[in-house]
Amino acid sequence: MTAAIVIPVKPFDQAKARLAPVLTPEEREMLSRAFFRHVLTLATDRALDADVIVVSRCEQALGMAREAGAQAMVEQGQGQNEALEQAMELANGPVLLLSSDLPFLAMQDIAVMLTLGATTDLGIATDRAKTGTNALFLARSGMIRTRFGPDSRALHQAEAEKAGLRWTLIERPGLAFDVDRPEDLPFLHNES
Ligand SMILES: Nc1nc2c(ncn2[C@@H]2O[C@H](COP(=O)(O)OP(=O)(O)OP(=O)(O)O)[C@@H](O)[C@H]2O)c(=O)[nH]1
Ligand SMILES: O=C(O)[C@H](O)COP(=O)(O)O
Repeated sequence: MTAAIVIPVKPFDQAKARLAPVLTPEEREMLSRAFFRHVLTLATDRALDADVIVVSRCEQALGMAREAGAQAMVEQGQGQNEALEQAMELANGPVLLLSSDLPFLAMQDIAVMLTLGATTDLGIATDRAKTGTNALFLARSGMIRTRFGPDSRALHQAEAEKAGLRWTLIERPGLAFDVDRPEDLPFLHNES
């Protein structure tokens, strides 16, 4: 069954709030847009053969999604988890929930996540601190409640265990490196 990739996108002019001490609003907006463009380009590559759903209340992000051939879903609720729940209602097979702020994400990272269904129910791709979740694979859409936010890696594991599901922790640099705090920015500079 064709997998769905869901990308939640916070409005570009509100995202990356934690970088406010070091970047101007214009810089944060540009960065968020560039990160999303990168993730969207990879996710919509025909080689992956996935249905891509972008869920956002940001008109610009939804327009970019449509242009790339993805489905643009207008977010009704508030926040990342509600947006993901809304989008998952459209899918009934395997689904990959993918953050939009992964500058080093590669095709292979997405491909690996999409094959997890052969061996596990839930694939939790954690961040560098190993406390967060930057991508979450579910063998069946909606099989757990998503718990994105602080300590989401442990919370996703707990949700899987509560439901008697198998889970696998994924640690890959392209999926682990998100940009949240000012101390993340030098890495971006060094690698680009
Ligand atoms: N649709 C939607 N996506 C969100 C929302 N909040 C966060 N996201 C997305 O969820 C993923 C992880 O978000 P965060 O790491 O919290 O990033 P952020 O919100 O840009 O950063 P901060 O503003 O500093 O918290 C990214 O893809 C965001 O675009 C939201 O309210 N709605
Ligand atoms: O790790 C997570 O669950 C998401 O990236 C959002 O969490 P954060 O807002 O703490 O980065």
